[in-house]
Amino acid sequence: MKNIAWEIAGEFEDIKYEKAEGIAKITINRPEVRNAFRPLTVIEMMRALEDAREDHETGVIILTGEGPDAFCSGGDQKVRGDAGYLDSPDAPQRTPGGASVGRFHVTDLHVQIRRCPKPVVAMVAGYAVGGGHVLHVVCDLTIAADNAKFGQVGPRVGSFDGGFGASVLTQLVGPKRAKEIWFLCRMYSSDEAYEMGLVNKVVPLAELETETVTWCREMLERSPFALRLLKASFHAHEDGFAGIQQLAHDANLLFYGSEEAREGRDAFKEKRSPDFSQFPRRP
Ligand SMILES: CC(C)(COP(=O)(O)OP(=O)(O)OC[C@H]1O[C@@H](n2cnc3c(N)ncnc32)[C@H](O)[C@@H]1OP(=O)(O)O)[C@@H](O)C(=O)NCCC(=O)NCCSC(=O)c1cc(O)c2ccccc2c1O
Repeated sequence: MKNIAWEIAGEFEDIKYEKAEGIAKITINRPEVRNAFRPLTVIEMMRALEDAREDHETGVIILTGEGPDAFCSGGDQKVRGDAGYLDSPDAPQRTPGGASVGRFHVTDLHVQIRRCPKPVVAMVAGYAVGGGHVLHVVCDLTIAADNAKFGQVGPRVGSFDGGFGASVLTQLVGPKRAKEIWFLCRMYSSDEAYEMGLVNKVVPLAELETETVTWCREMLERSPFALRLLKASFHAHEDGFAGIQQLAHDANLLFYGSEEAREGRDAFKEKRSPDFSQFPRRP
């Protein structure tokens, strides 16, 4: 298997952002706190994800954490305020966008991952706990190292995620298991996570990136628009009106390329009545 040569794709403080071969890799780079995210971390992840979405060369995105010990340990408890997360107690004005006023920046990141028309793959080594567990849950696929540990800790540390952290988790493992994960706050091994349908594949830690890149390369060989429509289709029901809207607008994107839609546009521009009689009324 050919090694991948990552190139730096942007300068950030809390994350590393790299690209190679049509794959973008976003790495939470705070191993000293088990890759917990603070507001700045999430803001940077959103910027990188937006770049990867807009980049025509990029077809798949990997989300991961630096080092072997953690994918992500969730919200940074050391900057947790009484109404969400702040930037840091000693530098409250630092992040543009008002992180001096606590809120849950990660809410928007979850939606962005779900909305992203390109597959997002979680590459998990070590702990994926709390909001870090929810992060891998909202990704489309998860490749786990054999040292990975999965779990929710909310009811142990005074938090809970009743958003995608509950609904999408339930879709993955079923309601009884999802409630067990949340109510008991146990940790699960990568093999247990695989058995539950939480992850797609478990590999030895040393093979984690190679395996993940293999999956990404395989997806890059597939039709990008088919992948886009599939992702939107999977989410259409789960995400309600917003999910249907995305799928419907993707249908419109295809319709715009048809002779029938072009006739409407051209007739308007040429100040004539459109002639739709030339198009079949499909049974
Ligand atoms: C992750 C652990 C199980 C790892 O245990 P381990 O024994 O390997 O390591 P240490 O415990 O010694 O940790 C090393 C070092 O890292 C610091 N650290 C670890 N996790 C965090 C964290 N989340 N925030 C801040 N710092 C962290 C730890 O303090 C050590 O540093 P020292 O300097 O003190 O030595 C274990 O660490 C663990 O259980 N961590 C806490 C996990 C946690 O509580 N996560 C937050 C849950 S709540 C959450 O994530 C959340 C976020 C949101 O934005 C939400 C938004 C909307 C709804 C819900 C949300 C939500 O629930």
